[in-house]
Amino acid sequence: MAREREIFRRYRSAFGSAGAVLSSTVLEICRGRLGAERERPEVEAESATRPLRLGVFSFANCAAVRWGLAATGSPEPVTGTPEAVAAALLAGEVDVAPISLVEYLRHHRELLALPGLAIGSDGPVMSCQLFTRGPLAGLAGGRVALGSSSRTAALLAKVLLTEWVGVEAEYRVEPPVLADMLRQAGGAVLIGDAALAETLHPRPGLRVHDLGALWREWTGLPMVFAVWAVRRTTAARRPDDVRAAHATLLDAAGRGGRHLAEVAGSPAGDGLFDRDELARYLGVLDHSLGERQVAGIRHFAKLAARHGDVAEDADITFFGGDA
Ligand SMILES: C=C(O[C@@H]1C=C(C(=O)O)C=C[C@H]1O)C(=O)O
Repeated sequence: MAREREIFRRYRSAFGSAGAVLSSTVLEICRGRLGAERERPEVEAESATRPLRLGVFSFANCAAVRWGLAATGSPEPVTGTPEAVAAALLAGEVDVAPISLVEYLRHHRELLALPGLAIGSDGPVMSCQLFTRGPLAGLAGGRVALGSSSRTAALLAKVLLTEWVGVEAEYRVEPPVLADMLRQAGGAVLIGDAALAETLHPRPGLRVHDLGALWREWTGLPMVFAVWAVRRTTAARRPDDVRAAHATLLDAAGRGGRHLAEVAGSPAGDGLFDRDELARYLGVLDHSLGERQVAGIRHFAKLAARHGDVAEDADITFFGGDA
Protein backbone atom coordinates (compact mmCIF):
# COMPACT_ATOMS: atom_id res chain seq x y z
CA MET A 1 0.00 0.00 0.00
CA ALA A 2 2.83 2.39 0.85
CA ARG A 3 4.42 1.63 -2.51
CA GLU A 4 1.13 2.27 -4.30
CA ARG A 5 0.82 5.60 -2.53
CA GLU A 6 4.35 6.52 -3.57
CA ILE A 7 3.54 5.73 -7.20
CA PHE A 8 0.37 7.80 -6.93
CA ARG A 9 2.36 10.69 -5.45
CA ARG A 10 4.97 10.60 -8.21
CA TYR A 11 2.43 10.57 -11.01
CA ARG A 12 0.61 13.44 -9.39
CA SER A 13 3.69 15.55 -8.87
CA ALA A 14 4.76 14.97 -12.48
CA PHE A 15 1.40 15.45 -14.21
CA GLY A 16 -0.96 17.13 -11.71
CA SER A 17 -4.53 15.87 -11.55
CA ALA A 18 -4.11 14.11 -14.92
CA GLY A 19 -1.34 12.09 -13.23
CA ALA A 20 -3.67 11.14 -10.41
CA VAL A 21 -6.13 9.77 -12.95
CA LEU A 22 -3.41 7.97 -14.87
CA SER A 23 -1.92 6.31 -11.80
CA SER A 24 -5.26 5.23 -10.40
CA THR A 25 -6.13 3.73 -13.80
CA VAL A 26 -2.86 1.79 -13.84
CA LEU A 27 -3.53 0.59 -10.30
CA GLU A 28 -7.09 -0.38 -11.21
CA ILE A 29 -5.89 -2.47 -14.14
CA CYS A 30 -3.32 -4.23 -11.97
CA ARG A 31 -5.81 -4.83 -9.18
CA GLY A 32 -8.45 -6.03 -11.61
CA ARG A 33 -6.13 -8.67 -13.03
CA LEU A 34 -4.10 -9.53 -9.99
CA GLY A 35 -6.20 -8.60 -7.02
CA ALA A 36 -9.92 -8.85 -7.80
CA GLU A 37 -10.37 -12.58 -7.43
CA ARG A 38 -8.39 -13.00 -4.26
CA GLU A 39 -8.99 -11.31 -0.98
CA ARG A 40 -6.39 -8.88 0.26
CA PRO A 41 -5.35 -10.59 3.48
CA GLU A 42 -3.46 -7.67 4.99
CA VAL A 43 -6.42 -5.31 4.57
CA GLU A 44 -9.10 -7.74 5.68
CA ALA A 45 -7.17 -9.11 8.66
CA GLU A 46 -6.67 -5.61 9.94
CA SER A 47 -10.29 -4.65 9.31
CA ALA A 48 -11.74 -7.20 11.74
CA THR A 49 -10.30 -5.39 14.75
CA ARG A 50 -11.11 -1.75 14.10
CA PRO A 51 -14.25 0.34 13.54
CA LEU A 52 -15.31 0.64 9.91
CA ARG A 53 -14.06 3.82 8.30
CA LEU A 54 -16.44 6.03 6.35
CA GLY A 55 -15.45 8.11 3.36
CA VAL A 56 -17.31 11.11 1.93
CA PHE A 57 -16.71 13.51 -0.94
CA SER A 58 -15.32 16.93 -0.11
CA PHE A 59 -17.85 18.43 -2.57
CA ALA A 60 -20.99 20.29 -1.52
CA ASN A 61 -22.97 17.28 -2.75
CA CYS A 62 -22.07 15.53 0.53
CA ALA A 63 -22.72 18.54 2.79
CA ALA A 64 -25.99 17.16 4.17
CA VAL A 65 -24.42 13.79 5.01
CA ARG A 66 -21.33 15.42 6.56
CA TRP A 67 -23.58 17.69 8.65
CA GLY A 68 -25.74 14.76 9.74
CA LEU A 69 -22.68 12.70 10.74
CA ALA A 70 -21.33 15.59 12.80
CA ALA A 71 -24.75 16.18 14.39
CA THR A 72 -24.90 12.58 15.62
CA GLY A 73 -21.34 12.66 16.94
CA SER A 74 -20.09 10.03 14.45
CA PRO A 75 -16.33 9.76 14.02
CA GLU A 76 -15.05 12.17 11.41
CA PRO A 77 -15.21 10.56 7.95
CA VAL A 78 -12.27 10.52 5.53
CA THR A 79 -12.93 13.32 3.03
CA GLY A 80 -11.64 13.62 -0.52
CA THR A 81 -12.38 14.06 -4.21
CA PRO A 82 -14.38 11.29 -5.95
CA GLU A 83 -11.14 9.93 -7.45
CA ALA A 84 -9.32 9.82 -4.13
CA VAL A 85 -12.27 8.30 -2.24
CA ALA A 86 -12.76 5.62 -4.92
CA ALA A 87 -9.08 4.70 -4.75
CA ALA A 88 -9.27 4.55 -0.94
CA LEU A 89 -12.38 2.35 -1.02
CA LEU A 90 -10.88 -0.08 -3.52
CA ALA A 91 -7.59 -0.20 -1.60
CA GLY A 92 -9.29 -0.88 1.73
CA GLU A 93 -8.28 2.43 3.29
CA VAL A 94 -11.94 3.29 3.83
CA ASP A 95 -14.72 0.72 4.12
CA VAL A 96 -17.97 2.47 3.25
CA ALA A 97 -17.96 5.43 0.88
CA PRO A 98 -19.65 7.08 -2.07
CA ILE A 99 -18.29 6.13 -5.48
CA SER A 100 -18.95 7.50 -8.95
CA LEU A 101 -21.56 5.29 -10.64
CA VAL A 102 -19.20 4.41 -13.50
CA GLU A 103 -16.48 3.34 -11.04
CA TYR A 104 -19.04 1.25 -9.18
CA LEU A 105 -20.10 -0.45 -12.41
CA ARG A 106 -16.47 -1.06 -13.38
CA HIS A 107 -15.85 -2.71 -10.00
CA HIS A 108 -19.27 -4.29 -9.50
CA ARG A 109 -17.75 -7.70 -8.75
CA GLU A 110 -15.77 -6.25 -5.84
CA LEU A 111 -18.44 -3.96 -4.39
CA LEU A 112 -21.98 -3.95 -3.04
CA ALA A 113 -24.15 -0.84 -3.09
CA LEU A 114 -25.92 0.36 0.04
CA PRO A 115 -29.70 0.53 -0.37
CA GLY A 116 -31.63 3.76 -0.14
CA LEU A 117 -28.81 6.28 -0.53
CA ALA A 118 -27.30 7.96 -3.59
CA ILE A 119 -26.07 11.23 -5.05
CA GLY A 120 -28.24 12.18 -7.97
CA SER A 121 -31.08 14.28 -9.28
CA ASP A 122 -34.50 13.91 -10.82
CA GLY A 123 -34.02 16.70 -13.34
CA PRO A 124 -31.43 19.52 -13.01
CA VAL A 125 -28.44 18.70 -10.77
CA MET A 126 -26.56 22.05 -11.05
CA SER A 127 -23.15 20.42 -10.49
CA CYS A 128 -22.67 18.07 -13.46
CA GLN A 129 -22.52 20.33 -16.46
CA LEU A 130 -21.53 20.57 -20.08
CA PHE A 131 -20.34 24.10 -20.92
CA THR A 132 -20.30 25.16 -24.57
CA ARG A 133 -19.72 28.32 -26.53
CA GLY A 134 -22.58 27.61 -28.94
CA PRO A 135 -25.44 25.17 -29.50
CA LEU A 136 -24.84 21.45 -28.85
CA ALA A 137 -25.12 20.66 -32.56
CA GLY A 138 -22.10 22.95 -33.10
CA LEU A 139 -19.89 20.42 -31.30
CA ALA A 140 -20.02 18.09 -34.35
CA GLY A 141 -16.52 17.29 -35.56
CA GLY A 142 -15.00 19.34 -32.74
CA ARG A 143 -13.48 18.52 -29.40
CA VAL A 144 -15.08 18.10 -25.98
CA ALA A 145 -12.83 18.29 -22.91
CA LEU A 146 -13.77 15.96 -20.05
CA GLY A 147 -12.72 17.08 -16.57
CA SER A 148 -10.51 14.38 -15.06
CA SER A 149 -12.42 14.38 -11.74
CA SER A 150 -15.50 12.94 -13.44
CA ARG A 151 -16.28 9.46 -14.67
CA THR A 152 -20.08 9.40 -14.72
CA ALA A 153 -20.90 12.91 -15.94
CA ALA A 154 -18.13 12.62 -18.54
CA LEU A 155 -19.60 9.41 -19.94
CA LEU A 156 -23.14 10.75 -19.65
CA ALA A 157 -22.19 13.76 -21.77
CA LYS A 158 -20.64 11.47 -24.39
CA VAL A 159 -23.69 9.20 -24.47
CA LEU A 160 -26.14 12.12 -24.64
CA LEU A 161 -24.25 13.86 -27.41
CA THR A 162 -23.75 10.72 -29.47
CA GLU A 163 -27.09 9.00 -29.04
CA TRP A 164 -29.55 11.81 -28.34
CA VAL A 165 -28.19 14.92 -29.99
CA GLY A 166 -26.57 12.90 -32.80
CA VAL A 167 -23.19 14.61 -32.64
CA GLU A 168 -19.83 12.90 -33.17
CA ALA A 169 -16.98 14.66 -31.41
CA GLU A 170 -13.47 13.94 -30.14
CA TYR A 171 -13.21 13.53 -26.35
CA ARG A 172 -10.17 14.30 -24.29
CA VAL A 173 -9.64 13.98 -20.53
CA GLU A 174 -8.09 17.12 -19.09
CA PRO A 175 -7.50 18.73 -15.70
CA PRO A 176 -10.81 20.21 -14.53
CA VAL A 177 -10.08 23.90 -15.15
CA LEU A 178 -12.79 25.42 -17.33
CA ALA A 179 -10.84 28.25 -18.95
CA ASP A 180 -8.01 25.88 -19.97
CA MET A 181 -10.42 23.20 -21.14
CA LEU A 182 -12.23 25.60 -23.45
CA ARG A 183 -9.03 26.90 -25.00
CA GLN A 184 -8.96 24.11 -27.57
CA ALA A 185 -12.41 22.57 -27.18
CA GLY A 186 -15.92 23.72 -28.00
CA GLY A 187 -17.35 21.98 -24.95
CA ALA A 188 -16.20 21.04 -21.45
CA VAL A 189 -17.64 18.73 -18.77
CA LEU A 190 -17.13 19.67 -15.13
CA ILE A 191 -18.53 18.27 -11.90
CA GLY A 192 -18.69 19.13 -8.23
CA ASP A 193 -18.09 22.50 -6.64
CA ALA A 194 -16.26 23.90 -9.68
CA ALA A 195 -19.26 23.12 -11.89
CA LEU A 196 -21.67 24.51 -9.31
CA ALA A 197 -19.70 27.76 -9.08
CA GLU A 198 -19.64 28.14 -12.88
CA THR A 199 -23.38 27.47 -12.96
CA LEU A 200 -24.31 29.94 -10.24
CA HIS A 201 -22.11 32.65 -11.79
CA PRO A 202 -21.90 31.75 -15.47
CA ARG A 203 -19.19 33.26 -17.64
CA PRO A 204 -20.52 35.61 -20.31
CA GLY A 205 -20.91 33.89 -23.66
CA LEU A 206 -21.00 30.36 -22.27
CA ARG A 207 -23.99 28.06 -22.39
CA VAL A 208 -24.56 25.76 -19.45
CA HIS A 209 -26.22 22.41 -20.21
CA ASP A 210 -27.34 20.59 -17.10
CA LEU A 211 -26.61 16.87 -17.58
CA GLY A 212 -29.19 15.77 -15.00
CA ALA A 213 -31.85 17.80 -16.80
CA LEU A 214 -30.86 16.49 -20.25
CA TRP A 215 -30.89 12.87 -19.03
CA ARG A 216 -34.34 13.36 -17.53
CA GLU A 217 -35.61 14.97 -20.74
CA TRP A 218 -34.25 12.09 -22.81
CA THR A 219 -35.17 9.11 -20.64
CA GLY A 220 -37.80 10.39 -18.18
CA LEU A 221 -35.60 8.91 -15.42
CA PRO A 222 -33.62 10.30 -12.50
CA MET A 223 -29.82 10.24 -12.88
CA VAL A 224 -27.65 8.65 -10.21
CA PHE A 225 -24.14 10.09 -10.35
CA ALA A 226 -22.74 8.22 -7.34
CA VAL A 227 -23.80 5.37 -5.05
CA TRP A 228 -22.52 4.38 -1.62
CA ALA A 229 -20.65 1.10 -1.54
CA VAL A 230 -18.78 -1.41 0.59
CA ARG A 231 -16.26 -4.04 -0.53
CA ARG A 232 -17.89 -7.47 -0.79
CA THR A 233 -15.13 -8.97 1.34
CA THR A 234 -15.88 -6.54 4.17
CA ALA A 235 -19.64 -7.09 3.84
CA ALA A 236 -19.11 -10.86 4.10
CA ARG A 237 -16.83 -10.66 7.12
CA ARG A 238 -18.50 -7.89 9.06
CA PRO A 239 -22.18 -7.74 8.08
CA ASP A 240 -23.31 -6.31 11.42
CA ASP A 241 -20.78 -3.50 11.28
CA VAL A 242 -21.77 -2.70 7.70
CA ARG A 243 -25.46 -2.69 8.69
CA ALA A 244 -24.64 -0.25 11.49
CA ALA A 245 -22.61 2.01 9.18
CA HIS A 246 -25.44 1.93 6.66
CA ALA A 247 -27.97 2.92 9.35
CA THR A 248 -25.67 5.75 10.49
CA LEU A 249 -25.43 7.07 6.93
CA LEU A 250 -29.18 6.87 6.28
CA ASP A 251 -29.77 8.67 9.56
CA ALA A 252 -27.17 11.35 8.74
CA ALA A 253 -28.58 11.95 5.25
CA GLY A 254 -32.14 12.07 6.65
CA ARG A 255 -31.21 14.59 9.34
CA GLY A 256 -29.27 16.74 6.89
CA GLY A 257 -32.18 16.61 4.45
CA ARG A 258 -34.58 17.84 7.11
CA HIS A 259 -32.28 20.72 8.07
CA LEU A 260 -31.05 22.04 4.73
CA ALA A 261 -31.06 25.69 5.83
CA GLU A 262 -28.84 24.82 8.78
CA VAL A 263 -26.57 22.63 6.64
CA ALA A 264 -26.20 25.51 4.17
CA GLY A 265 -25.13 27.87 6.95
CA SER A 266 -22.81 25.44 8.72
CA PRO A 267 -19.08 24.83 8.30
CA ALA A 268 -20.02 21.46 6.75
CA GLY A 269 -21.64 23.59 4.06
CA ASP A 270 -18.38 24.19 2.23
CA GLY A 271 -17.74 27.91 2.63
CA LEU A 272 -17.42 28.33 -1.15
CA PHE A 273 -21.01 29.38 -1.70
CA ASP A 274 -23.34 31.69 0.11
CA ARG A 275 -26.07 30.25 2.24
CA ASP A 276 -28.94 30.78 -0.21
CA GLU A 277 -27.00 29.34 -3.14
CA LEU A 278 -26.06 26.27 -1.18
CA ALA A 279 -29.59 25.80 0.19
CA ARG A 280 -30.96 25.96 -3.35
CA TYR A 281 -28.40 23.41 -4.58
CA LEU A 282 -28.97 21.02 -1.68
CA GLY A 283 -32.71 21.19 -2.36
CA VAL A 284 -32.12 20.09 -5.96
CA LEU A 285 -29.93 17.08 -5.12
CA ASP A 286 -31.66 13.74 -4.69
CA HIS A 287 -30.15 11.37 -2.13
CA SER A 288 -32.83 8.73 -2.56
CA LEU A 289 -32.29 5.39 -4.26
CA GLY A 290 -35.68 3.89 -5.03
CA GLU A 291 -37.09 1.96 -7.97
CA ARG A 292 -36.91 4.86 -10.43
CA GLN A 293 -33.29 5.60 -9.51
CA VAL A 294 -32.37 1.92 -9.92
CA ALA A 295 -34.12 1.93 -13.31
CA GLY A 296 -31.99 4.99 -14.19
CA ILE A 297 -28.82 3.17 -13.11
CA ARG A 298 -29.66 0.07 -15.18
CA HIS A 299 -30.55 2.10 -18.24
CA PHE A 300 -27.30 4.05 -17.94
CA ALA A 301 -25.30 0.83 -17.42
CA LYS A 302 -26.61 -0.57 -20.73
CA LEU A 303 -25.70 2.61 -22.59
CA ALA A 304 -22.27 2.68 -20.93
CA ALA A 305 -21.68 -0.94 -21.98
CA ARG A 306 -22.64 -0.09 -25.55
CA HIS A 307 -19.97 2.60 -25.52
CA GLY A 308 -17.44 0.09 -24.22
CA ASP A 309 -16.90 1.94 -20.94
CA VAL A 310 -18.21 -0.76 -18.60
CA ALA A 311 -18.60 -4.53 -19.02
CA GLU A 312 -21.75 -5.94 -20.66
CA ASP A 313 -22.79 -7.61 -17.41
CA ALA A 314 -22.14 -4.59 -15.17
CA ASP A 315 -25.08 -4.22 -12.82
CA ILE A 316 -25.92 -2.94 -9.36
CA THR A 317 -26.10 -5.44 -6.48
CA PHE A 318 -27.18 -4.38 -3.02
CA PHE A 319 -25.85 -5.17 0.41
CA GLY A 320 -28.59 -7.17 2.12
CA GLY A 321 -29.96 -8.22 -1.24
CA ASP A 322 -32.65 -5.57 -1.69
CA ALA A 323 -33.10 -2.19 -3.35
C1 LIG B 1 -23.60 15.34 -8.39
C2 LIG B 1 -22.33 15.10 -8.54
O1 LIG B 1 -22.00 13.80 -8.76
C3 LIG B 1 -20.71 13.35 -8.94
C4 LIG B 1 -20.31 12.95 -10.21
C5 LIG B 1 -19.27 12.08 -10.39
C6 LIG B 1 -18.77 11.75 -11.76
O2 LIG B 1 -19.18 12.42 -12.71
O3 LIG B 1 -17.98 10.81 -11.89
C7 LIG B 1 -18.62 11.51 -9.27
C8 LIG B 1 -19.04 11.79 -8.02
C9 LIG B 1 -20.08 12.77 -7.72
O4 LIG B 1 -19.49 13.85 -7.06
C10 LIG B 1 -21.30 16.18 -8.48
O5 LIG B 1 -20.13 16.00 -8.70
O6 LIG B 1 -21.70 17.28 -8.13
